[in-house]
Amino acid sequence: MSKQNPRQLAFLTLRDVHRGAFADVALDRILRQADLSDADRGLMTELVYGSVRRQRTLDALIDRLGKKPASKQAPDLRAILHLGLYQLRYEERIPPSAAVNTTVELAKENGLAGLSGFVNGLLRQYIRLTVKNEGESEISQQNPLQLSKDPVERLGILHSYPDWIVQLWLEQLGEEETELLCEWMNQPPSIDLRINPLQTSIAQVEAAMLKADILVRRVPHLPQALRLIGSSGAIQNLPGFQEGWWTVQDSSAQMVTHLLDPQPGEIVIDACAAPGGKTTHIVELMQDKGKVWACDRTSSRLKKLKQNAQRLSLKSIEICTGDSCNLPQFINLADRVLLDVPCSGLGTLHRHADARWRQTPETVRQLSTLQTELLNKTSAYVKPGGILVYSTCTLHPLENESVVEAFLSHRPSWQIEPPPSNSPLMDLRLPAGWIKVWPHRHQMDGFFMVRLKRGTGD
Ligand SMILES: C[S@@+](CC[C@H](N)C(=O)[O-])C[C@H]1O[C@@H](n2cnc3c(N)ncnc32)[C@H](O)[C@@H]1O
Repeated sequence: MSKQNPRQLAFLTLRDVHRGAFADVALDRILRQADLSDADRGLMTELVYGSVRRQRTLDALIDRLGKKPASKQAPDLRAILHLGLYQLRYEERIPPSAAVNTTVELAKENGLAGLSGFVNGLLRQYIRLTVKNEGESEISQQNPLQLSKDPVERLGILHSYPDWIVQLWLEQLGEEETELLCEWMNQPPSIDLRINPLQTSIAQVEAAMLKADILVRRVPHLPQALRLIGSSGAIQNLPGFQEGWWTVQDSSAQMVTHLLDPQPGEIVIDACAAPGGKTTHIVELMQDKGKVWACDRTSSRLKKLKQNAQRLSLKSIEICTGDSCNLPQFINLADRVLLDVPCSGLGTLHRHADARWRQTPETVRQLSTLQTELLNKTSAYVKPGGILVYSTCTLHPLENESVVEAFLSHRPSWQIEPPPSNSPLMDLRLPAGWIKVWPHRHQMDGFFMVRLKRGTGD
């Protein structure tokens, strides 16, 4: 088997991931050195991300079909079984016989020739249990899993999530909607563009895309958003990228800046700015008039922000590298502060295959402490009468509602402010005043955002 076999490269990537590498970093590293056709790159990417994402379901199948549970299998064998089972269960384009044969080959090529019979037997047993018999209307995908009635366990195993995430969503949504959300987060992510009105118009971008046979559609309520439909190839090759006509940014992230509603001539501090998706949106809405301080503690990410600002030809950004909790020069300075804090990303699990396995209740608690500190400290940069928008791309109340409620409980001069009066965001506002975007309801990334106003009294 050649080194340029996409399944072999997928196996090597999974091996790195099981040793602790981030899935996207490991995949990128191997893909950069690989000599693969576009189709094989696509297959390899799908096999890696799919196997990582569906890990719990695939392990449950190994538990059921193997003699030893998945956790006791040798790591390389487990990765190979994940690849084989993933293809059988989720890759309808691959004939089952091809999935089995190529997986058996993988075992042989990677020092597991003695176990190739076991691999073959386990995969063929899966096929036997799921095959459609004469007269049956559909393949029973659930049978080999023997699911429990307990909703946490059932949804966690069937859709491959840790129990604590399922529990968290069940508490907020109930079983039916949690299942929809679990399914939604296992779909391939969509790509949205945000048009730069200082360089072009949405109609001009639509026309350029149409000419290049790229399908797009507008996103209701978002004046500068276009969603790409179907495959579009490399983003940098799309019309208007070099010219700075647009930025890739999900629709829900675009909403955050509309909630901030920055005005030309103002001073705005973006306290967690890099890589600048929202900073550049702020500047566009201010027509590049005024000053936007882009603060972040990670200089490599700020480098990307500078590149983005350059490509979009935006001038009114000043970079500030360091801890945003400690910027005394900004006290009482800003008309508006955007605080788009680091978070557990539970609203964007579909974009990061391994995120659901990396986050834990403990990392969430640590993030909540950091978010609370950032909110307490950066609120002092808002001048009396000014606005602060707090946002996250997570769906965990400890990082959202709890942080905001604790802040308001000891800051009597601050209050929640409704979205700007003519804003479409009004429709999404919950009775408590904040906006929570649930992906399965709104077809965009999960987000939390709230607009806070500082009174003039202190
Ligand atoms: C969610 S990301 C920001 C994304 C950005 N707003 C955008 O739309 O492109 C959070 C950022 O907060 C930064 N960060 C975390 N703790 C910080 C701190 N104490 N001071 C400044 N930046 C911090 C991280 O480096 C990271 O870039």
